[in-house]
Amino acid sequence: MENRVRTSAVLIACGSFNPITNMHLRMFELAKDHLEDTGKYRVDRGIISPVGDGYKKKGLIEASHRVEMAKLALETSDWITVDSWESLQPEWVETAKVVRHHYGELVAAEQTNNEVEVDTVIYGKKRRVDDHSSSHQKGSHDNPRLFLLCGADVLESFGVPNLWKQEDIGELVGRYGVVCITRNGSDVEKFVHQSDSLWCHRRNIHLVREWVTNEISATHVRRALRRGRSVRYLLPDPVVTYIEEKRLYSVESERKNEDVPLAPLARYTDAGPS
Ligand SMILES: Nc1ncnc2c1ncn2[C@@H]1O[C@H](COP(=O)(O)OP(=O)(O)OP(=O)(O)O)[C@@H](O)[C@H]1O
Ligand SMILES: NC(=O)c1ccc[n+]([C@@H]2O[C@H](COP(=O)(O)O)[C@@H](O)[C@H]2O)c1
Ligand SMILES: [Zn+2]
Repeated sequence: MENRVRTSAVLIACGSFNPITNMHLRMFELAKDHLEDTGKYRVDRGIISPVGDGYKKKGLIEASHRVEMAKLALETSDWITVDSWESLQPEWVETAKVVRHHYGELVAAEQTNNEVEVDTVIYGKKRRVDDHSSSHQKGSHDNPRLFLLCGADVLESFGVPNLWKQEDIGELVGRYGVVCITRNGSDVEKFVHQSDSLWCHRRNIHLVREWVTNEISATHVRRALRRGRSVRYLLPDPVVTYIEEKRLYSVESERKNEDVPLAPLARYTDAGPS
């Protein structure tokens, strides 16, 4: 009964995932609990979208490895998947475009499911209609929602000059919505309060507090690996094994893109927003 009034929601996290850590996976669980606690949403899916090599972040190893590690990390999840579309694009893609792409796919899939359902009803065919994908059975014909899932650092990076286009920020927080995982001591509330453009979309920005403060970062993991230190229990075991087998993180890999500007900064500083 409760599900009848709930809107289907999907979470998408964009980032380097260099490599994926347990904290990235925790973010999804925290966000799902939070959205479902509002009583408005049922979170059906989570998507991890590793950034392409064109992002040019220092120490960013090949996307194929980052995607593979994310797949291994998600073997034990029944609702989060990795999507390689963004990572396969020849150039770095703005996050707003990535979210737009996935929203298009989501709506198209929903329409297909509705058509199958109508066929089933009209022609009485014995087709199996999945309860999770049929909006009729959910009792709601609302469009599904797609939320950008991120950590406080990404939300605060909206304020860095030449990193984000204002219209992209407006689209992400206004049209889609953001779920942001905050940490003890992080000042995201203040950041939202002090920004007129974020404040007016505050109802679309869900701030979720992680009470069990967890400072795992991929930077820390790469540093430990370069120094031959253990990273076990910071990352899922199959990811640790993959890194060891492929000898992925080294002093040399950390030098990648050392003298190259980050793609968004290069794009918006040199040529201006396109
Ligand atoms: N400990 C954490 N708490 C909250 N959010 C996090 C944490 N670690 C990563 N995130 C979020 O996960 C997403 C992907 O981040 P990213 O791939 O940059 O990982 P990272 O651990 O921050 O890596 P790096 O240290 O290389 O920047 C971002 O939205 C980031 O804010
Ligand atoms: N203008 C933009 O759309 C913009 C700017 C900076 C970072 N990003 C994205 O945010 C994420 C940040 O990842 P990192 O924290 O690993 O740098 C990446 O997915 C990146 O593509 C988007
Ligand atoms: Zn980061």
